[in-house]
Amino acid sequence: MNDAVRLEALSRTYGAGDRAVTALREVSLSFPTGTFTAVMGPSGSGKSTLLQCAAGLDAPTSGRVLIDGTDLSGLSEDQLTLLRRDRVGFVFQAFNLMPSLTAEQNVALPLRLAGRRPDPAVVRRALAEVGLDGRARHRPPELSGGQQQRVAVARALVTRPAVLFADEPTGALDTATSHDLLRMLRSLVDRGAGGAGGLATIVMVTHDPVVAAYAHRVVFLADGRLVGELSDPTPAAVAARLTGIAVAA
Ligand SMILES: Nc1ncnc2c1ncn2[C@@H]1O[C@H](COP(=O)(O)OP(=O)(O)OP(=O)(O)O)[C@@H](O)[C@H]1O
Repeated sequence: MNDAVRLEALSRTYGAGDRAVTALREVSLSFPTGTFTAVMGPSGSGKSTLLQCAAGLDAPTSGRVLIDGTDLSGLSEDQLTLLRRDRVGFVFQAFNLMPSLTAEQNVALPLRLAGRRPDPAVVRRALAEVGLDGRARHRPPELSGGQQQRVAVARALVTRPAVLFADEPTGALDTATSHDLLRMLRSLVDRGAGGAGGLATIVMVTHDPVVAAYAHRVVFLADGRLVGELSDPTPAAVAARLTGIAVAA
C-alpha cells in the first residue's frame, strides 16, 4: 500500500535560545492510503503541531513530510499552496461554512477557488457520500450541527484529496451526533470512497478515547515523541494506554 502521508524524523522547535520549545522530536510515521488514524496524547504533546506540519501549514525545523510521495520541503510557497488546495482536505471543530450559500454551493467552493467550473454531478456525489443528498439546497442555518459538519466533510473531499486532516471534528457535536459522524467517516474509509483514486485516508486529532476508537489505528505522542500505537483500538484500550503515558510522564 502507498503512503498518503509519510513523516520522516520530523522535528519542530518554536523560538530560540532559552525560550525554545521543542514540540516534535524526530517523529517518523506513515499514514497508508485508505486508512483512518487517530493521533492522541496529553495536552501540549505536539498533536496540533504534527497535523500542521503534515498538512504543509507549518514547516518542520528538520525532517521531511511527503504527501502522496511529494516531498514538501522541495516545494515553493506557490506549489505548497496548490498542494494544500488540491491534495489535502481539512475539517475542524468549527464547521466554517459560508452561511449564505447552500450546501451544494459550499461543497463547490474549493473547485471554484481552484478556477474550475464545478461539475454538479461531482458535487452531488460528494454530498451523497456523506449521506446528505436530500439537503443540497439547504443553507447552514437550516441544517443541524451534525449535518453542517457533513457538509464540511463533503467540501473537504470534493477535490478527492490524498488525505483528510480532522482536528477534533466532533468537538462541537453532542454524543449521539458525534457517533453518527464518526461512523460515517469510518465507513468512507472502509468503503474506499471520497479520496484520491476513490480511497479516503483520514488523520484525526482527538482527546477522546471513544472518538479515537473509530479509527483503524491510534498513535500516541508524549512530549513531542511518538511513544506507541494501537491497532483496532477499543475505548478501554485507548484510555488505558493514555493513563500509562500520563503516569510515565
Ligand atoms: N506557535 C507556537 N509558539 C511557541 N510554542 C508553541 C507554539 N505552538 C505550540 N507551541 C508549544 O509546542 C508544544 C506542543 O503544542 P501543540 O499545540 O502541538 O500540542 P497539542 O498536543 O496539540 O496540545 P493540545 O491538546 O492542548 O491542543 C506545547 O508546549 C506548546 O506550548
